[in-house]
Amino acid sequence: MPSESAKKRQAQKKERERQRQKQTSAKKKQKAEEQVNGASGGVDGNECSEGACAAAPGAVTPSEDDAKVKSKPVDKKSAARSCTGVLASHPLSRDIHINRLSITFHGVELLSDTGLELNIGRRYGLVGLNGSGKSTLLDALGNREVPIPPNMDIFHLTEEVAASDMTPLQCVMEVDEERLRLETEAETLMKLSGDMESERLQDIYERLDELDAATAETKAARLLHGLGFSPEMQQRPCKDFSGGWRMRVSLARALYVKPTLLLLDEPTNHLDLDACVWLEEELKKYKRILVMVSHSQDFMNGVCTNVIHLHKNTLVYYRGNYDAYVKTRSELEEHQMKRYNWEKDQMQHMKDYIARFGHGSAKLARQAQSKEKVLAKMVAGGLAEKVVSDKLVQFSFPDCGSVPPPVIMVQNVSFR
Ligand SMILES: Nc1ncnc2c1ncn2[C@@H]1O[C@H](COP(=O)(O)OP(=O)(O)OP(=O)(O)O)[C@@H](O)[C@H]1O
Repeated sequence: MPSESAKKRQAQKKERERQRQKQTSAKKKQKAEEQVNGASGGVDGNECSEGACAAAPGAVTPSEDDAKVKSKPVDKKSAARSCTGVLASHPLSRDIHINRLSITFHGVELLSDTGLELNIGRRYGLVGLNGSGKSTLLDALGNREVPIPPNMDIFHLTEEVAASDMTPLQCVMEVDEERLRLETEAETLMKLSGDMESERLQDIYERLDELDAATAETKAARLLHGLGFSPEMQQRPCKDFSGGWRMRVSLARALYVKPTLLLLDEPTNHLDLDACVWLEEELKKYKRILVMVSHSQDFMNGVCTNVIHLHKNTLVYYRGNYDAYVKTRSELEEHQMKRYNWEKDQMQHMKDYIARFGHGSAKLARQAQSKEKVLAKMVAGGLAEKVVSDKLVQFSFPDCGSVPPPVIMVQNVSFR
């Protein structure tokens, strides 16, 4: 039996949901009226750059989402990609499980009939050889080219915010869009499941509380400060900043939005050491799903709870951070190599025996036949593959000698 306080809490939640639904309908009505009157300007030049917006698509009802996908211009990269897979997790779950995932890019198969498993609360480091397809996988996820439920919100950090007149603070605080999206999603979930207690609904309510306008500015300013923006810089127009700094604004937006699935490709690329340290601490606390590619092993060690290794067109999962992955992988490979050598010796031994005694006396021939059966069984049961070390490329740079000063001289140069 639920306690009195639990009943009270539930009643409060229901009331809150009713209020929200009312507000959402009112907002939608207003928006529709504005569109009829031609008052809605749509996306102007001051909005976030296209990549980031497209990568954080509104997680709305399936039909609205479909419409968005259809109206989204197909970029060259996604046109060159082909993805197939089957959603195995429940559409309302906060985990993503996709079976038989295959991705082809420019006719080359990067993933072949593999499984993608992303669970809520985990922070995955995606590793693999250069060119194995890590960025392509993130792009495919960010573009929803794989069957991710439409109610799952995704932010894929792809581009810096536009060089507009908006300040970094304003860019980060564009929260109304998210609030409206979450309210619509809550409404959809209620219609689909009718379960007020569903995990996703609770998550949405928490997020809506977090988006409280009274504290929005403080939160946005905290994120920007962590990424190196002084209070004065936070008030300057974005067009005054270089691409690298505008990328930091994009990163702050991603952290502000806190999507269910956050995709980051080399997030430390534009950061100095202080900002890297701050970001590591921030991502360590990320409670939803993070999938990140990073060349920095230290950073991955600090942030990741799991590692996904893109290896031979499949995704292999490891628990723990980067160091744990290296250790476990090396132990597994050592074991695999031992098994490979043992099987190779056994098979050679049996083959020799069969060749030598297969046509001998009846007794020896019978033994040879029995060895043949064992051999066939071993092959049918699957043999251990030989471990092949990752391809390493080594560069050597010849000594160029010393260059007499001045190496470089810059005079009367300004930077905007
Ligand atoms: N424009 C293109 N035309 C043909 N093949 C391409 C093109 N762009 C990328 N590729 C190939 O697609 C594959 C996957 O590239 P992707 O960038 O996803 O790999 P990655 O694992 O992220 O690599 P890195 O670690 O170097 O960033 C690579 O083998 C690459 O050579």
